[in-house]
Amino acid sequence: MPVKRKASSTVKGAEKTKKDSAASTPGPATPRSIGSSDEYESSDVTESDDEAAKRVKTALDIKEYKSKKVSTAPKARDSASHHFGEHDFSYLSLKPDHDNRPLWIDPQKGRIILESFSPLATHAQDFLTTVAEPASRPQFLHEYKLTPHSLYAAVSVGLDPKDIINVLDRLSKIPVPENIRNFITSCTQSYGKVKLVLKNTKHYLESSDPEMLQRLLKDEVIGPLRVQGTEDITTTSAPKMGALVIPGTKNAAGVQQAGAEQRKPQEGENVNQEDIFATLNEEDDDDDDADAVHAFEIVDEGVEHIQKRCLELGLPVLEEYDFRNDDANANLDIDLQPTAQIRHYQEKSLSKMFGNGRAKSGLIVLPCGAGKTLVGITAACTIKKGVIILCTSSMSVVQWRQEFLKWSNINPSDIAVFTSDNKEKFTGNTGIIVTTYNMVAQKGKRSYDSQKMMDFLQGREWGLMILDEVHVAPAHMFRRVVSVIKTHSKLGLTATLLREDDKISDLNFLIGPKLYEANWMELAEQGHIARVQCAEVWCPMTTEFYAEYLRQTSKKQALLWIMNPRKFQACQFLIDYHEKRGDKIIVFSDNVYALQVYAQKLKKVFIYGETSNSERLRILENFQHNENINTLFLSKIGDTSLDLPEATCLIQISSHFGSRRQEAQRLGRILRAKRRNDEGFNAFFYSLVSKDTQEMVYSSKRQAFLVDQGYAFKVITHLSGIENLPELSFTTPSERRELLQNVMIHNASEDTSKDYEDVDDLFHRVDGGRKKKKKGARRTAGTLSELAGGQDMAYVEQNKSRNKELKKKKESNPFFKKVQREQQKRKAARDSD
Ligand SMILES: Nc1ncnc2c1ncn2[C@@H]1O[C@H](COP(=O)(O)OP(=O)(O)OP(=O)(O)O)[C@@H](O)[C@H]1O
Repeated sequence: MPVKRKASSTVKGAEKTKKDSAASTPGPATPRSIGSSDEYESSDVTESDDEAAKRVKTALDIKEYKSKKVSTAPKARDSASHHFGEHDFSYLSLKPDHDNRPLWIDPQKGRIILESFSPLATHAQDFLTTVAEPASRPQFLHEYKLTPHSLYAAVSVGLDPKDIINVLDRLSKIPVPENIRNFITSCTQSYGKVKLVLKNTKHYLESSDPEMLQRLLKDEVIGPLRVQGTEDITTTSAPKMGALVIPGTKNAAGVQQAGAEQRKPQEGENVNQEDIFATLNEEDDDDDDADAVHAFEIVDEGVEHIQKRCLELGLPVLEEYDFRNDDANANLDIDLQPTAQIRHYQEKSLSKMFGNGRAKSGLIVLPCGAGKTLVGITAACTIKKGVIILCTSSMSVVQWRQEFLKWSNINPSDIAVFTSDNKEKFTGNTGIIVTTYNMVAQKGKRSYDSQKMMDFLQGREWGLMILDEVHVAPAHMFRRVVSVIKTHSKLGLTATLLREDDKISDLNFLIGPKLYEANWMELAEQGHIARVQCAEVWCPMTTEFYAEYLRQTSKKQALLWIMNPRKFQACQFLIDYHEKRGDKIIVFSDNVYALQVYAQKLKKVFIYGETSNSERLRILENFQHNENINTLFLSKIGDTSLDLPEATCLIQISSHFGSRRQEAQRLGRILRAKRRNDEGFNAFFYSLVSKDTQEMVYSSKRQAFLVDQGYAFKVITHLSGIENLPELSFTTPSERRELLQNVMIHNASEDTSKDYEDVDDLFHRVDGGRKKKKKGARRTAGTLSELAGGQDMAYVEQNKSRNKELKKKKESNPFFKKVQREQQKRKAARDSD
């Protein structure tokens, strides 16, 4: 069968492309990810001379650009130049009115620096987030990078290279360097030229350039995948832009294309600023009368092969869904509630998705708590076809369903969930299914019900697939999910487009380009998320702990820096200080042993993987409503999916090495703070770090992402007043020695294997809720007498767990009786749905 044979001949090339793109770093040095000369050389496909010449030219342009990186900088011009080395740009000639222009462009690396205090900054920022990758956005200067992927995304929302260069030129203090112009043109000339469109359940390759399609038809891989017996190329008129109104907004999508929105000049703005965007507006107007588009039909099974082949040819295919003309799939009766009003940044992100009246696949990046769920719901209400939503946990599945019921008028019977406990289908012709990545991606034998449900999911076409927390699931899982479910459009949602394994660029290939990324600081200023004060508290190691730290292998050192008595004291002091201020505090510890020791000694409640579901709920309810329970210790199961708007302060005592994503996710737990709009309100985020240990290195790595979002971490070297705290723990040498002994015993025991959990979130236990069998015997390496100061072992403090106390109290507390009654009522109402 031709499809199979061609597929095998192309896989090699495609994987190489993928690998290249994954390995690439932003900047002009990465154009290989989209089709470099190396790829062409390795390609085993024959091509016409024309094609070869064109592609080689593109590759040359990019190479030329790369080589110019060095040659553009002339020799140093003044006595200070040598300080800046290659970064001395004093030779660039400034435009006479450069003061009014907010951008600096680095001619070597494609970096763009924005003066965020310029009156034009807002517009410039809109434009830059569309064409470039935000790299760092602190208070005054923002840094962006022009990359092949960012330019790909720009084309996907309707900009062409001419637009991009013109606007850059108007905003830049220097004329746009020639090699940057070439780079933009080289990278974008073939993007967006070919689109993959599903119309009436048929796949088409579409282009406004008929010659391009003719060339593709001659390609040995793509040609045979055209549906036989259909017209070679059909011609229709292009869709009109801006005709679609997104629910919950007054604006037609497409009107607010990047940087193209018109507005009144603000006080203090230069009148010239008006025409800075004139070019884009003119271009957009032109687009309204766009020419005809040409298309040919391709076989369904050929879609992935064609996408791969086009990538190899340097023609990334944009995926678009003409949902308004899809008569083959039943319409879903869904709209936003009349009271729902989406926020400006949510609207902006959606206008990027629906820019030309069709649904484009891609990624939307919004900070934690900024309302990604509502963005997904609004997208579903715009498309009004069957929707499948993939979440990371079964609790998120429940939350998504509830949010749909809250924000839209969907009939409860039209939205079903598919989890290990629930295998429902919707009753009508079409509807919404909410499920998890695991449920869909799972390989191997399934239960009868689960297989039936999978057949149902695979046997129909979906209008939209929403991929929640898109950065979390491994790439192979996405690939599987995306390949087994037939969907017309894909929307990936995330707060942190970050992976420590650098696999993030796979998402560009598997889902689509980044359509929008919000600015955290801007959202905080506007009160959509809380303003947060971040601090790193340096805790000196005590002499005994440091001596032991230096003796241990790196594997065993971690527990020593976590259990450092000075860190414990800092934690105790901060809890006391913030509880008195009326804050609700979450203390995070990845290490479960430390979590329990800290919580028990401080008589606070805690939740970790082994805590039963009923106990978790009881503790969370207390934390929310009980004024005596103001501090909650959480293991990493609380990193994501935790919606506790009461929490206003976060203390981190142990974390996952240098994970930037975890740091950002944890910060996200307090960004939704209920009190965020109170005057002068600030949430607090403390990271406690043991001084002069490896933890300091990890800590600065962890902060990198948040620093790039504009958060400033203050370093606190001394907590003033800590010595006067009544009942401060570990003030005597014997107490500290005893703690050290316990830590050493634990470090030497087998129990350390359980210190770090394999649990994904607060409401999802990997063991399915079953208690693990306790091991019969516990072996320790060495005897007690071998440990210095063994005499202190006589005293072992047995703190009564606060969790148990709560359990007892709960039965008699009228508040919790009420909560319980309400829960029962809600459950009964849900069941009757
Ligand atoms: N337009 C809006 N109007 C009013 N409330 C909103 C709006 N958008 C979002 N919210 C509210 O903001 C809160 C956070 O939303 P949501 O849970 O979707 O955030 P998120 O971005 O998914 O966060 P996380 O990444 O932490 O899961 C919710 O309580 C939601 O109801």
